[in-house]
Amino acid sequence: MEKLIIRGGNPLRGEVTISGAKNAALPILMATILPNEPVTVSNVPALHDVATTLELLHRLGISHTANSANSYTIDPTGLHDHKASYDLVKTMRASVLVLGPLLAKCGRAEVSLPGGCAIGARPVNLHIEGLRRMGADIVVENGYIKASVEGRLKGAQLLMDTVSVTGTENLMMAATLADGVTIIENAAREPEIIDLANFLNHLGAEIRGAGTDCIEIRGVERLHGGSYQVQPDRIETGTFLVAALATGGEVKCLNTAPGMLDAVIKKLGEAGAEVTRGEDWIQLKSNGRVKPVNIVTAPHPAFPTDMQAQFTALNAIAEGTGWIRETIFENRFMHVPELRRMGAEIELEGNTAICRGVTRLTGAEVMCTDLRASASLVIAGLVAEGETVIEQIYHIDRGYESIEKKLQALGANIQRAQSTIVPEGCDS
Ligand SMILES: CC(=O)N[C@H]1[C@@H](OP(=O)(O)OP(=O)(O)OC[C@H]2O[C@@H](n3ccc(=O)[nH]c3=O)[C@H](O)[C@@H]2O)O[C@H](CO)[C@@H](O)[C@@H]1O
Ligand SMILES: C=C(OP(=O)(O)O)C(=O)O
Repeated sequence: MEKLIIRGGNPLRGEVTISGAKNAALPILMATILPNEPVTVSNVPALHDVATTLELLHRLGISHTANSANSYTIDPTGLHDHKASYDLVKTMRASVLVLGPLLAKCGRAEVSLPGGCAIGARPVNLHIEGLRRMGADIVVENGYIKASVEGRLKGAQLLMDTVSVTGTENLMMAATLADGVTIIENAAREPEIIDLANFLNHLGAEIRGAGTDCIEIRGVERLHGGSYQVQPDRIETGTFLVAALATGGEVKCLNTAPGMLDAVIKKLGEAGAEVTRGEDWIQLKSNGRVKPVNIVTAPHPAFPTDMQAQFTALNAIAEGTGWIRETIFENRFMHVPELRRMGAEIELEGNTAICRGVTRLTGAEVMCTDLRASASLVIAGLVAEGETVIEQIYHIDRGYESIEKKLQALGANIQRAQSTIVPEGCDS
């Protein structure tokens, strides 16, 4: 086990290169089950979740060659198994994304139920319902989703009760090889859906409307190989911008995509930041004390739940009172008690965190509970007086590539060290 040790107080200054997006890379890697030829995927972030995905594919018979730390050639021709077992699925919820591709390609899939996690129950009923409507026979028994279909899945009209990102992705991947046309209504509009659709279309799929709430997929009989570059990580970008503002610094994020961050950039402006942007970069300059912001999380293009914890840390040091309402996950305020240990004044009223900004946070020993909660603790540690020790950082390594190295290059005093604390096994 490892921990991060931060001595706060240094304003972040300089340039940081943004990695490929975790939430785009994972579905794209899962989608390599679908083609009949090898595929090269680049700009893949070096993350724990990526290693888990490659291991999961390997166990199905799908081999990979690393061309570099961020590029893989994946060969699906050896696919011989259809089971994703609990020991891997429990460590990464996105594992459920094997369900649609495996069923479409092999006619069978057996995937462990991911179970609940720190931020909420996170059911997968919409994934199952959609596949059933496409003709799959699905039972849930002994903790596994067991799905099969006679011949090909059938195109269907699918209306999602709730907007679900991985639900939309699973159904879109399954529909790619289905017989006929599938329409997904009330589809998620996140940029990662567009990246997955672009990837599949590059391999010969016929998907239209990704990025809108209605996606049409005309099933094809086979997909071929190709090369594809994963889009930049909008949440990593947003996290560095918040860290720059919180520390009173000036940071330019390179290799990113400003158009995916409109809601976040708007809130950074309200918090007093001066933000400028080009085609593939965003620069943030702080303008004195942070102003409090009010935020409601909601599906894209509204404010992303994956940036909620980072803005909670920002409100903690703002000049005045701000509130944040979390509408996507029922338990995504696990960072609040930890931030309070550092001197933050935050009250929870139902799904709303009301924060009275303080003039200083103080270093403390704190514990990561999930991925973005961890990011908020890093931001708080960068601001706090004295030393902050952040434990259970395997959560942060799921989603941030070389976080301490990138922060060190911006002037932060942050070190990774060995810890004696035993992990509390939960995925996010
Ligand atoms: C790997 C990945 O891309 N993860 C992202 C994805 O997670 P994920 O795809 O798991 O999140 P969803 O969009 O599915 O969840 C949205 C809401 O729908 C509910 N729901 C979802 C599916 C279902 O079958 N039934 C149901 O009720 C969930 O409990 C939640 O309340 O989108 C989330 C919301 O933007 C992000 O926080 C995650 O970072
Ligand atoms: C919640 C997240 O990821 P996951 O869905 O993989 O748990 C996240 O990226 O913030």
